[in-house]
Amino acid sequence: MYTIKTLNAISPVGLAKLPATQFEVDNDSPTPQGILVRSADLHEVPLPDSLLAIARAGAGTNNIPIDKCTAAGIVVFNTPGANANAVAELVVGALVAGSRNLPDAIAWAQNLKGSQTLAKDVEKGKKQFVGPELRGKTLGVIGLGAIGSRVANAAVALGMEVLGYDPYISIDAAWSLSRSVQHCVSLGDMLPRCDYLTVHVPYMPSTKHTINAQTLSMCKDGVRVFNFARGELVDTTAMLAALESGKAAQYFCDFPSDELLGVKGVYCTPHLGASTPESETNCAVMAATELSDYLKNGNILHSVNLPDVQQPRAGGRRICIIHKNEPGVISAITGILTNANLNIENMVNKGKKDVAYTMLDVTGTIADSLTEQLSGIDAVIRVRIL
Ligand SMILES: NC(=O)c1ccc[n+]([C@@H]2O[C@H](COP(=O)([O-])OP(=O)(O)OC[C@H]3O[C@@H](n4cnc5c(N)ncnc54)[C@H](O)[C@@H]3O)[C@@H](O)[C@H]2O)c1
Ligand SMILES: O=C(O)CC[C@@H](O)C(=O)O
Repeated sequence: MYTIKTLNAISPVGLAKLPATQFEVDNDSPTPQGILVRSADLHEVPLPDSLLAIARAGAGTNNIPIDKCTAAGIVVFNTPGANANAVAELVVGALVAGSRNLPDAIAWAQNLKGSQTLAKDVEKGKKQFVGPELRGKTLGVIGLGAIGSRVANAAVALGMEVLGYDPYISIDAAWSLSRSVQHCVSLGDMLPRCDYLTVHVPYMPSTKHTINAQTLSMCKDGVRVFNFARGELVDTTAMLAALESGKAAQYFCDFPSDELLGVKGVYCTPHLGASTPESETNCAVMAATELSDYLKNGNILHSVNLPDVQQPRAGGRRICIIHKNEPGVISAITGILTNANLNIENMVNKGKKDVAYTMLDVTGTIADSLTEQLSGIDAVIRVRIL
């Protein structure tokens, strides 16, 4: 029986992937083997020795201390693409809403309640909300992954000229991108041409303040900026100065902060990007499936800190070893298994940066001391025998 703790609301459709015969969902457990999380910040949360895996029902993993997890042999999963459609639709909605001044127009119309001259007020007042059509305008998309590529393709379909910047684009994303999206090799190549700019990169030290005073100064006057990725990707101080000077006309952001709220031209939504029933279900199902397959079978799919390794069970017992990615570990492992008179039916080893994963299906009698012997190899971080 595996104990799973959920932080944040996880869709019941996902939790149903963890049957009660094998999994117990106990949010008060001090010793869970698995955690299912959305946006809760785990950086300051103690990680118990019992913890084997954390599955993030979502894309961004900046709320999880990845290096600390790797050092402790905790596999961190995410759910790539599972909420991309939800975010992309919201960005398209925001492009239209921003351009046509919908938030201000709606708020203004609400205030007409009770007016005896409502129809006249509407016709007289509407001119203050005139805003441009998207068709024929230029959109810059920074980050062409699951979300950015969908936004770019949708904008092409709306008749926009679309510029894309992503030096690390995956082959899948590149294949899925409309041929009309123009490739920019630098932000300098893109920013001076954009009427609208949207950012879809993960937040990490290298992407902090991707939009800053310098990048904003390269933009067209009156640029409209959209950030449905992470608040930290935009330097708020620089953004507010750009709005004040007229360099930027609008800032749509899914990450409200005290400095942003109430400022003219700023429109904050409450981290709503992935908040659709479809996306919440997709993410929860994917996260629970990843967690279940790792806990039960040692298979790893969609991990952000360990290599993806999957094998059908080949009979006998399965030994799963997380270890440092350095020479001599495999021979040390196989040496111990040979001395233990175990036959290796199947074996796979993959490395990812400094860490590696070795999974072996063995037949023969496993002594109680085997875990301890394997754990005694200097480079070994965690051993599980399933
Ligand atoms: N608002 C929300 O609710 C919500 C929901 C989902 C995701 N997000 C955020 O959106 C981000 C992107 O999600 P995704 O599913 O598209 O992820 P993804 O991994 O599919 O795409 C990210 C893309 O960014 C690119 N990239 C990385 N560094 C870059 C850089 N310096 N310059 C340009 N491109 C760079 C990558 O090559 C990749 O193509 C997530 O990391 C998360 O922070 C927010
Ligand atoms: O769980 C959510 O609602 C938001 C998830 C989103 O920020 C993500 O990075 O996938």
